[in-house]
Amino acid sequence: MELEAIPGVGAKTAAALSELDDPVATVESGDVAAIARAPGVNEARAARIARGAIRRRHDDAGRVLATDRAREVYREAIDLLRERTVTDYAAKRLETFYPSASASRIAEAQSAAADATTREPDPEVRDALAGVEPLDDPPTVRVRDRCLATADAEMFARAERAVPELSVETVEDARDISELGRSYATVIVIDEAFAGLDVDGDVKVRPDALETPAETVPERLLAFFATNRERLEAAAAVHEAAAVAGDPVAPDGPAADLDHLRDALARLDDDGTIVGDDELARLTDAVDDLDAAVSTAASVADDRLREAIRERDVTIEGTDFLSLVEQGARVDSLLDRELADEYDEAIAAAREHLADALRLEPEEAELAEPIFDGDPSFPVDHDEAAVSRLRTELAAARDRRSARLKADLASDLGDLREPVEALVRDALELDVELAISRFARDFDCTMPEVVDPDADADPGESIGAGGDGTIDSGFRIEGGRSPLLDVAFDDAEPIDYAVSGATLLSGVNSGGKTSTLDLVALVVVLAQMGLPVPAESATVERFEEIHYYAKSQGTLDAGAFEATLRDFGDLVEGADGRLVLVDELESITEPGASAKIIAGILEALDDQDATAVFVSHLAREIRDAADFAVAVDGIEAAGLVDGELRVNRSPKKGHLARSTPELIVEKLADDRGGEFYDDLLEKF
Ligand SMILES: Nc1ncnc2c1ncn2[C@@H]1O[C@H](COP(=O)(O)OP(=O)(O)OP(=O)(O)O)[C@@H](O)[C@H]1O
Repeated sequence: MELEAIPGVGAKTAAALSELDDPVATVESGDVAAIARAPGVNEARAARIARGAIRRRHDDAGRVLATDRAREVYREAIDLLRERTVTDYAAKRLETFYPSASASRIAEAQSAAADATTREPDPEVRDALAGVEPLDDPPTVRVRDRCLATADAEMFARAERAVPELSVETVEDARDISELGRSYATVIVIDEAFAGLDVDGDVKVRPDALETPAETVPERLLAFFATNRERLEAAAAVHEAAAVAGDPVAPDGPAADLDHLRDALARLDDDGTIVGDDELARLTDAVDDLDAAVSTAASVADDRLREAIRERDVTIEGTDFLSLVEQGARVDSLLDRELADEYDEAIAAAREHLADALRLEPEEAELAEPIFDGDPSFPVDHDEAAVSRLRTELAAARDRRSARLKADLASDLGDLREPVEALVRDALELDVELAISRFARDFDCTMPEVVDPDADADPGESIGAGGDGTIDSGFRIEGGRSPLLDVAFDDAEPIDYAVSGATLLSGVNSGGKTSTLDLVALVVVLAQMGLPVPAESATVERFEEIHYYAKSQGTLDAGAFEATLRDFGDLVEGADGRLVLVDELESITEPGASAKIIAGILEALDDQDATAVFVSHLAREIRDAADFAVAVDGIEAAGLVDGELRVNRSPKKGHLARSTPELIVEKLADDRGGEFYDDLLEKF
């Protein structure tokens, strides 16, 4: 597949994505974190790309959300889900759920969501999730003590790409290689042709070096794990907390052995160096402390000698004395002759101090001996060249040890490299699942049935309309409660509503007509996203498009009115498979004209087998203006109690609800009586 075949992926994004290991598979996997590892692709964009790939896989080019208000309802649904995530990743990843008209996409999302809702949200897991983030690729570490060498131009280019951490050097022959050996501690020759090469120094011929980066540049893996330490520890904690809560993240346990991971991380410092190895620490300290230890060792010897000299009576022969006086001769010869044993002891003490202070091994101590080995002197002298030789030796041992430990740890971590990707991905996906589960629990959701509009072959799949028989289009919601209401969810009254075909929804002021449209839109949008809906049960047609028009703010001028009318003209063209929700369209123009226009639109929609709910206060007028039997539902007030409307929020099928003014006139007629009110009431 061409990356550019994915909706929304242009040449530039395709180029960025092609930097991924397996671009097509990654994009198709829908793994937002993995896609976001492409340069310049953030998680929000990655979510859009993943959504594009999903659309392509399901051959789902349609746009279900056809109006601003429909898109707004989708955003509100996504926000309700996003509020229930812990990680940024999950918040973005939820955007891969979109209302689809594809049966296979809806089924796929429903199956994922159904699994998700079996998750038990657990506070410990929630806390642990706070530290989880997608794994990061650390910047390339430059390693300067090692190089790759090749005589082949093609290999050179490949090596530079595969191992950007190391310099790649061109060589022609063994002499060049040996030359390199002087500038680099280790030279790795990658040409087969040099097999059997014998040059001094740490020179290896490794034709497989580019394929075994863990050995060639263990620093890469170490830097990766060091950079991601906190994320990995957090992911491990999530897996553990979930297991303790009895709801493991993955059925077969964590993708990586957590003890193994922790043990490996404990051996790694934040800068990618090795910690916790006594021998490496000893060698590192020995190199660092060498100068200081030599100087204290010399003081130890000096103290000893000073003590010895102080306690000794020295008899000096006249000739010696004379030569001392005449030539300003040093006392070294005297020291040698008179205090030879004491001097030897002082030197031994110095050597012992040095070996102790630096914790030298016997062979290193032997190497240290020449440091205090010169002609007797006071104060005791040391040999700087011998110090330098010891330093070189200790530093080489330190580097060898560190390289070996790095290679060991890298090979250990190499086994964990892929599993930790899955470990973190599973933890992040758990956050997505938990958000869906919380949403479903917080709003008492059920998984809706989304039926094929052409499913009349299977009567079991048809949507029953309020007990008036069965239909095979529209929607049916039972016990629906909208989380979008301006009242607390606990106070939302459940609504039953089913519509097939084009219907007017009448009702008292503030009866809940707009809220009913919102509920219908939300349920249908969620259902087509493949998610559970806030209702006791719901069955919806798989709509091709959702057109939801919010109440217009006042009368439109001629131009805007014409534009709106044109919109509806387009809307009624091929409206089959559409859900049309319209709130008080009458406010766009004067009531008489509005009633005629709405009647005409309803008629066209009804002819097209669209599903439509038009909220209107002009239901009676529209019905009169229509050339067909318009269905009218009504949100009925049970009456006025203490000046407040008591409303039955579920629309009554086939019922023109009495308006608020009618109710008030009726109340006055009842309360006060009299001709005036009775006549008024007659007029309704
Ligand atoms: N199902 C419900 N449960 C609880 N409260 C509700 C419900 N539906 C509506 N309400 C409350 O009634 C108020 C009015 O609802 P809504 O705006 O939907 O009525 P309306 O019939 O569209 O009003 P109008 O005729 O003025 O346009 C809402 O703000 C909400 O507080």
